[in-house]
Amino acid sequence: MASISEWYAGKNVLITGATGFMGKVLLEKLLRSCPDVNALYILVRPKAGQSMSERVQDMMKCKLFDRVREDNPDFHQKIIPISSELTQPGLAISPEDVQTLTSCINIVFHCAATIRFDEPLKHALQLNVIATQQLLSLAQQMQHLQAFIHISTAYANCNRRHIDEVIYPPPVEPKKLIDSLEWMDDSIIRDITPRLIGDRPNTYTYTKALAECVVQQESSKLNIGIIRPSIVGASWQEPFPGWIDNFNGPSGVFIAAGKGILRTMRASNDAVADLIPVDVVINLTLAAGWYTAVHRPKAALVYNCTTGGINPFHWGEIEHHVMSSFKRNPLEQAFRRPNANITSNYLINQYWILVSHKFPALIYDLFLRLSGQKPQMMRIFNRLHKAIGLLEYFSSQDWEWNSENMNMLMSQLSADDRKTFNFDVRQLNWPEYIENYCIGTKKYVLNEDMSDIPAARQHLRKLRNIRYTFNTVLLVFIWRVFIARSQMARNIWYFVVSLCFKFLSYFRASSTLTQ
Ligand SMILES: CCCCCCCCCCCCCCCCCCCC(=O)SCCNC(=O)CCNC(=O)[C@H](O)C(C)(C)COP(=O)(O)OP(=O)(O)OC[C@H]1O[C@@H](n2cnc3c(N)ncnc32)[C@H](O)[C@@H]1OP(=O)(O)O
Ligand SMILES: NC(=O)C1=CN([C@@H]2O[C@H](COP(=O)(O)OP(=O)(O)OC[C@H]3O[C@@H](n4cnc5c(N)ncnc54)[C@H](OP(=O)(O)O)[C@@H]3O)[C@@H](O)[C@H]2O)C=CC1
Repeated sequence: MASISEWYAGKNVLITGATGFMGKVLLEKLLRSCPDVNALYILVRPKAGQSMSERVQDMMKCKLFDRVREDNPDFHQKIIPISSELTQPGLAISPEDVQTLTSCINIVFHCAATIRFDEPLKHALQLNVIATQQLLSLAQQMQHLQAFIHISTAYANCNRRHIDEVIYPPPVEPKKLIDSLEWMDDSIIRDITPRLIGDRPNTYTYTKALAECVVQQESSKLNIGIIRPSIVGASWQEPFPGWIDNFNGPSGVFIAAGKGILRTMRASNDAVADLIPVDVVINLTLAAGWYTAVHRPKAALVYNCTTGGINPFHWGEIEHHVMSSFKRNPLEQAFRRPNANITSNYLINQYWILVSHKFPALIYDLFLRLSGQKPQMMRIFNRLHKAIGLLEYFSSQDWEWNSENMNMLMSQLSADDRKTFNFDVRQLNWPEYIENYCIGTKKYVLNEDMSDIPAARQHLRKLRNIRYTFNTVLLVFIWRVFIARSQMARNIWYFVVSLCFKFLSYFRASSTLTQ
């Protein structure tokens, strides 16, 4: 049987969401490990004042593509951008482009989605469900289509504790919801959203569950595979360790902790942190594409792409490794020395928010005001609290995913394919991965130079000295205001000091006796 890269040779691939985090890694891996692929058609929209072509040009300059560029400087010739806005009727693809796609595409990877947790329901439905439906209709017109791979999320069914590799009944029939939301105005939709999403935490997981149902409805007409990654993190090995380009999920938390801004967060120390490296997800996705096309399973196969059941690691361990990594490789211009703790206790967390977030923010803003600058720290903390508030649902509990199809797929791969498209997370060394992840956030998200680390360390030493000075001043102030002015406070103070002396002399005496 042909190897995976031999199967992709000569194929025309369609990718949605290719400008996103996972789409880019998919594009890169296809170009690097399947160099004989014929063409990669990518659906792209103009954005932020940039045309479609400008965006694609920019993307190809990204460091992620360095290895591909080395192997084949003309790799861009294989990438064919197609203008498309997924929220528009017909995905806003021109009739000529529809003609091209329907006549040549062999495999579709549908990665595009809105992954925001606070997305208004109508928009999340439009992009995650209706666009998926429209893409499936387009796929049905493709004359040479061999597989359709849909990227879902392991949390689509996070209202369950144990999640099998099956498509669960949807919370509501997608068509009924689409029809009802069409005539409702935004304020009514906002009011009924909590009732609709029920025991799911946000519109993202809700609409991703509906999308799976929409995909299943087409599964008798197409060869379909559904990939359900858990929390996708920086790359493990490919194209190089630690590649990451966004603040989503844990990355923003790591950065905020590394900058010394985030000091406390609600998370359970013992809960499994189901992170999965992006290159693992992409290797599995490409292998699933090959398997779906070659073996044509009767029903859509779902692949839970998770680590918890195979090589578990916990939030408490993540906290420890993130903190020690940022102490070794500090971020530039940290607000305070990195020292974040997680707790599952609501009240303890609120106490630390007050003492370690709001109080320093107030003082810093006061300092900014006094020096004629605009206060900003309180605003930053308010945004941070909103963001981590949305993540706490996922860091405070754990889930069990069955990953039999991932194991089955691995068993179908040749020894060479298992190396080239490695998704065996048993080999993942977590401390090393977390170290590379933290360095990756520094280098690729914050664009900081590793050669500035000595200066960053010096800055942390300066912060430590400021803290010692501040604590001393605070102590003297408390002494002056409370102790020196009130007889009762003085008495209590002398009582505490004499008690300490008594204890000290007792221990000194008992240690002399035992010698
Ligand atoms: C204590 C330290 C030790 C650590 C141990 C404990 C760690 C616990 C971590 C727990 C993580 C759990 C993660 C679970 C996620 C599982 C969910 C399932 C996985 C998926 O299927 S999808 C991927 C997950 N999706 C997300 O993460 C999206 C979440 N983000 C949002 O919904 C919105 O961005 C948010 C947070 C509501 C903010 O919206 P808004 O205020 O409108 O801001 P923007 O998004 O427009 O961003 C503006 C600007 O800020 C940057 N940004 C965004 N988030 C952060 C951040 N957290 N920190 C810093 N900066 C951030 C963003 O890039 C924008 O920058 P620009 O330069 O582009 O303007
Ligand atoms: N990141 C994670 O932790 C996880 C992600 N997933 C799933 O993986 C997939 C990819 O996620 P990820 O790469 O992280 O997400 P990103 O937000 O990085 O990328 C989303 C992609 O979708 C495109 N897109 C969004 N809206 C539109 C639109 N209206 N028209 C055209 N394109 C649009 C974006 O294009 P543009 O650049 O123009 O905005 C971008 O290319 C998603 O399906 C997500 O649900 C699953 C589990 C975890």
